[in-house]
Amino acid sequence: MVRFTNIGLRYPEGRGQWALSGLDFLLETGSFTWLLGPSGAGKSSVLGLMHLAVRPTAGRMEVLGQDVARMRRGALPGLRRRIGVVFQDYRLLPHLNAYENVALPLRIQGLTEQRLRADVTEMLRWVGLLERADAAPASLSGGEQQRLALARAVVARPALLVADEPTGNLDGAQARRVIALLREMHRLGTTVVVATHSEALPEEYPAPALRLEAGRLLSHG
Ligand SMILES: Nc1ncnc2c1ncn2[C@@H]1O[C@H](COP(=O)(O)OP(=O)(O)OP(=O)(O)O)[C@@H](O)[C@H]1O
Repeated sequence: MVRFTNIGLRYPEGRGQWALSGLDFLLETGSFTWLLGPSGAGKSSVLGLMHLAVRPTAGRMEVLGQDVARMRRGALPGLRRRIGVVFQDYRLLPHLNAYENVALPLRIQGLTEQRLRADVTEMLRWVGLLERADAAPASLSGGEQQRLALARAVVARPALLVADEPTGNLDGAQARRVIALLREMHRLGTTVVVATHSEALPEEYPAPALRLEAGRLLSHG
């Protein structure tokens, strides 16, 4: 569950401008939600708040049932580990191969090679990249890198998955493949939020949508 109550966000370097203001919404556990709006509307900012990269300037935010402002700072990493993120620019580690990129979140959790191998292999197979396990990210196509980023985001079985323009640089077939994977995560019970400026995707895959404009919520439904 994700609940925003009168959330406002002003970036320190934002010259006093509110990037987001007065946001109120509730996303139920296990829901799939589109986050829509033109460039600069605030989609990445909303996702940044949800995955705890940014703290709200105003309002109250609950993520996975936890009131983030009231949490001890020491408890934040534990909550963060339950959130998977697919970044707009993938953020794959260039010096690690595909397998190691996916293994990383599990290594950080202290899992041994023996314990993580089955999960990493399953994830690479799920996104259709098992044959490319040894490949460097730079040698993969845009669609393959996007799917690798998705495998890394979900390998630790997050309760919440947020994806920022996950089809932004992909052609129609690749985009549909990525959306099918995101929808499968939803079907398996994960709460999924997908930001896009595309109007076509939500038409093709109808689901509730948060519609933003200039940092404000236009509609939710
Ligand atoms: N780190 C930052 N510092 C200052 N201002 C920022 C920062 N990040 C975003 N902004 C501002 O916040 C507003 C919302 O930006 P945001 O990136 O969230 O929009 P977006 O809808 O995700 O856009 P896009 O589709 O282009 O990624 C914009 O006015 C932007 O300039």
